[in-house]
Amino acid sequence: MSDAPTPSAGTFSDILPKLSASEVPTGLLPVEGQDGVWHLASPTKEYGHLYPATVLTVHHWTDRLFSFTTTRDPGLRFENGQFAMIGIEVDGKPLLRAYSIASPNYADEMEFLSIAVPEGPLTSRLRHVKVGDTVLIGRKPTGTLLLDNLRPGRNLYFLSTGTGLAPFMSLIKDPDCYERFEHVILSHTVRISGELAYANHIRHELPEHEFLGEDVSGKLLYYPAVTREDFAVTERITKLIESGKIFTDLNIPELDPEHDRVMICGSPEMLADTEALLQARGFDEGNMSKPGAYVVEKAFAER
Ligand SMILES: Cc1cc2nc3c(=O)[nH]c(=O)nc-3n(C[C@H](O)[C@H](O)[C@H](O)COP(=O)(O)OP(=O)(O)OC[C@H]3O[C@@H](n4cnc5c(N)ncnc54)[C@H](O)[C@@H]3O)c2cc1C
Repeated sequence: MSDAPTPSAGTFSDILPKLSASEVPTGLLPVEGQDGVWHLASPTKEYGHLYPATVLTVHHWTDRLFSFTTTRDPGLRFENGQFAMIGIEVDGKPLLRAYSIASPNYADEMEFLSIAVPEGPLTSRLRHVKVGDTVLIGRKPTGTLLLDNLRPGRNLYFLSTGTGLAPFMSLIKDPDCYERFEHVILSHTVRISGELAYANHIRHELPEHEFLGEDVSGKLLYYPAVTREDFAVTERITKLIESGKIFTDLNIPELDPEHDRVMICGSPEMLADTEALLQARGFDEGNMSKPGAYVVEKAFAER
């Protein structure tokens, strides 16, 4: 705090524009005083590998699941499907976790979909995030869920559970998906229907999108499943593939390593089961040096 620039005060809307102004040193955080007045405080040092982003919107899907958008540093580059380290400053140090970027790489804003773990060091705090708060975002996104890590093919499957949907929210807005594949199948499995984040957006808004609408309407097949409530589909993805139900429901051919490509992002258990199923069917894993028939990313790690 000692080498902090002198805080300036005002209403939040006075201060917000200054955050992106070049004369404001990086690391300034908007902090609301007890009097309801916002201050540009600087509790942070400068973290060269992180930029302070201002939260623009917050949406709570359930008490355990929320999403938020933030400002984007103009210098931040990433590929659709990648994750970044994000977090907040706690006791003068950044507390960071890996987060998939849910927005596409051409968007002006960043979007994240987050779990709220009651005792989780980051998310027990982050779940209270409000418009105008600051989160720290890593400048070097990375990850394996890249279109270039897959060989060309016929149908592209995005298989997700829980917050594993996030990287695919970015990818289903990538026009390259629709250029490279005949169909893009987005499977999202959750425990309760309230956790089907973005369902309405995928079903009703994306098909009307000015630029993506035609591709989405013609090629994107959304396949939600809910395991702990009554729902049209209630089984896990491995069962749905083994029984063939997903293919019958969507009227598409069975998974075939010759033709189809798969990206998986989910719980450690879902990843293990799905990878085993794919490997048994002859799918090979792709990576940066050698594209394959499938790629995998953890939605979270067990600690
Ligand atoms: C490559 C990668 C990408 C990730 N992307 C996201 C993302 O987009 N959104 C997101 O919310 N999290 C994501 N995570 C998990 C994230 O890094 C944190 O674990 C999560 O934010 C919880 O942080 P925490 O400090 O509160 O608790 P942690 O101490 O990190 O986790 C505590 C426990 O909570 C459970 N848990 C953690 N994350 C999740 C989750 N997402 N879903 C269900 N259970 C979970 C696990 O059992 C874990 O052991 C990702 C992790 C990895 C490795």
